[in-house]
Formats: sequence, structure tokens, C-alpha cells
Amino acid sequence: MSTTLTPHVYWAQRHGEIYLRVELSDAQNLNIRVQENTLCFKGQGHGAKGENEYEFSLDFLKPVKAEVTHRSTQRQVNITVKKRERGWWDRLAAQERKPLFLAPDFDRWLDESDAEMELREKEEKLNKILFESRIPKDPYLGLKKGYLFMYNLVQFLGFSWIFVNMTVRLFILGQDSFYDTFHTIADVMYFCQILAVIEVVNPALRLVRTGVLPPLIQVFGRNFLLFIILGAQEDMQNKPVVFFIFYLWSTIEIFRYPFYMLACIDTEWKLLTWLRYSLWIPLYPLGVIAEAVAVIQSIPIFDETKVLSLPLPRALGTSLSFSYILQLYLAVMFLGLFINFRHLYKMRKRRFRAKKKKAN
Ligand SMILES: CCCCCCCCCCCCC/C=C/C(=O)SCCNC(=O)CCNC(=O)[C@H](O)C(C)(C)COP(=O)(O)OP(=O)(O)OC[C@H]1O[C@@H](n2cnc3c(N)ncnc32)[C@H](O)[C@@H]1OP(=O)(O)O
Repeated sequence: MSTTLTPHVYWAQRHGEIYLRVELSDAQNLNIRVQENTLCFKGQGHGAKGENEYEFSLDFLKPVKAEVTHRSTQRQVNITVKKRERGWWDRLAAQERKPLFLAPDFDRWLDESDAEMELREKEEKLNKILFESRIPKDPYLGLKKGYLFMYNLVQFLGFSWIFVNMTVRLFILGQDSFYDTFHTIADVMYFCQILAVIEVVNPALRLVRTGVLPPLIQVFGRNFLLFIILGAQEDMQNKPVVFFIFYLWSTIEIFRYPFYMLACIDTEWKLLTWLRYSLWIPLYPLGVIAEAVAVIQSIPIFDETKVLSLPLPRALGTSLSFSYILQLYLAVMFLGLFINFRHLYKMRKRRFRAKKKKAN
């Protein structure tokens, strides 16, 4: 014979809702409704007293809306009732003595202040979504990222080839590898450095968030050395300094370009970020010193060969040696180093400050 029993009911509240969890598994024939501010529950299932019909009614402390939503799972029946007015109730039932079958649902239980915090977080999330949906989306964003990714990938492959090739040759040939770096590496370096002109174009077209001057100094400085000082003077090409210049350039780039590639797919590897924003501290001054050595070594060669010297009117002499330009360039180089060093220092500070903020 089946008897009518009361199930265990657990409750929790938010400012707008009441949550009830009825401990009844495999519930069937459910009849759940709110009538005159009383929740009436009836259903069959497996509860504290085995398979039976269970029922209860509950007078709410304050007015609730008539519509009830419920969802039955294999283990329980979840009921949500909406409060007519938002607010925090001191208790659930109208009667002062808590019904015996009712207990707090500690899995969902929140204090009033915690619930307010949860509400505020939800509102903030919603506001953020609303705000982001109001910012007009760039229809070419995918295309821009794809283009930047490909550019960085090509540069990464180019500089990796240079770095690996030079390292292997250094291990096999030792110091002998210093003397023919240019002849083995120059073609790929030419390719990468011509392509690097894009790095001046990108910020000018606002494809990346940085100024035009730092990449302009960088690309001009390297290409001046590569195409004019080394490219135009064969005597410069077998000097060991070429090895150090190319090795320093490629060392920074095999970390910089993968860092940008990851940025294009909104990913970050902490170690790579750290290397991108730290390696320049020793490498940049060393690179500029190596370049300065090359410029100084090339001055007598340009004087002697008269390559790139400017013809002058007869009254002023025969020609103006390119070495004067090189001496001027030496001074400008250190100004360029100062500008880019300051720029990279600022970028480093901005990056690590932003990370610290995120961590807090
Ligand atoms: C007017 C001409 C004057 C001529 C004067 C000539 C004087 C020449 C003297 C100088 C000679 C220099 C010779 C060079 C020597 C060496 O290279 S030695 C080896 C060591 N070198 C280095 O460490 C320098 C490496 N180079 C760089 O770091 C850059 O080229 C830089 C221009 C100096 C700085 O880069 P920048 O882009 O400004 O900073 P980042 O923080 O990296 O990027 C800013 C944001 O932009 C995004 N971004 C940039 N590029 C890309 C890209 N290709 N793809 C995708 N995204 C990119 C980047 O992600 C950053 O975005 P946020 O993260 O959102 O901030």
C-alpha cells in the first residue's frame, strides 16, 4: 500500500529568485504550482522512504510570481520560483517555525553580501558584453592577423635558417667560419632585410600598435650596413665582424618573430615574452658596437676605393669621399641606439606592468 510522504527539501535564495531542491530521484507525475503564494508539490519517485508518492506545500514569506520552473534529474527535482519584488528574505516560510522537511541548500547558499557581489559581477559581465558589442568590429581583422602571421612566419623561418646555419658552421669549422659568413648567409639576409621594410609600413598603416620611427631606425640602420657597407665593399665581406653582426641580429629575431606570431593568434608564452623583452638589453648595444666596428673598418676602404664618393665641382676638389658620410653616420648610430633603447625600455615596462596588473 502506498502512503503520502514529505520529501527532503533544500532551499537557497538570490535577490530575485528562490531555489528549491527536492530530494526525489526518478520523479514522475509531477504537479508543481504556486497558488495564493503557496507552493504545492506532488510527485512520485524514490525519496527518503523508498518508492512512494511525496508531497508538500510551502507558504512563502513574501509574494512570489505564479509561474514556476522545474527540472527533474535522475537524482532530484530543481524548482525556481521568482520573487515578486527583488530583495533579501529573512527566511523562506511564512510560519516562524521552520518546517521540518526544509533545510538550507549549502551547495547554492549565499549570504546577502555574497549574493550582491555575485549580482554585481554578473552586471559587470553584461556591461562588458554590451560595451564590446557597441565597438564596431573591424571587418578585416582576420585578414590583417593572417597577413601579419604569415609575414612573421616567413621572417622567423629566414632568421632561424641563418642562426642554425651559422651555429652549425661554427661547430664544424670553428673560427674559420668567421671569414665566409657573408658568402654563405648574405642572400637569405638580403631577403629578410628587404622584407623587413614591411615593418615600417605596418605601423604607418596602423596594422600594428607602435610608432614608425623605431622600426625605421632599425630597418634603415641594418640595411645601410648590409647593402652599402658590406654589399658595396667586397673587402668588408670576409671580415669576422660580419659573423658577429649577423649572429646578433638573428639571435634576437628567432625570439621576436614567434612572439609576434603568437600575438596574432591571441596567445602568449611567458618565457617567450620575457625573452623578447629582455634579450635586447645585452644584444642591442653589442649589435651597435659590432656595427660601429664594421663602419670604422670600412672608412679606409671607402677612402681608398672611392666607391660612392661624390664628385665635386673642380674649384672644391675632385670628390667627397663617402668616408665623411660614414663618420657622420657613426654619430647618428649612437643617437639611433639611444632612441630605440629608450623605446624598447618603455615597451618592456608597459608589457610587464600590464602583466603585473593582470596578476593582481
Ligand atoms: C630616419 C632614419 C634614421 C636613421 C638612423 C640610423 C641609425 C641606426 C642606428 C641603429 C642601428 C640598429 C641596428 C640594429 C642592431 C640590432 O638589431 S642588434 C640585435 C638586437 N636587436 C634588438 O634587440 C632589436 C630588435 N628589434 C626590435 O625590437 C624592433 O625592431 C623595434 C622597432 C626596435 C621595436 O619593436 P616595436 O614593434 O616598436 O615594439 P614591440 O613591443 O615589439 O611591438 C609593439 C606592438 O606592436 C605589435 N607588433 C609589432 N610588430 C608586429 C608584427 N610584425 N606582427 C604582429 N604584431 C606586431 C606587438 O605585438 C605589440 O603589440 P601589443 O602587444 O599589443 O603592444
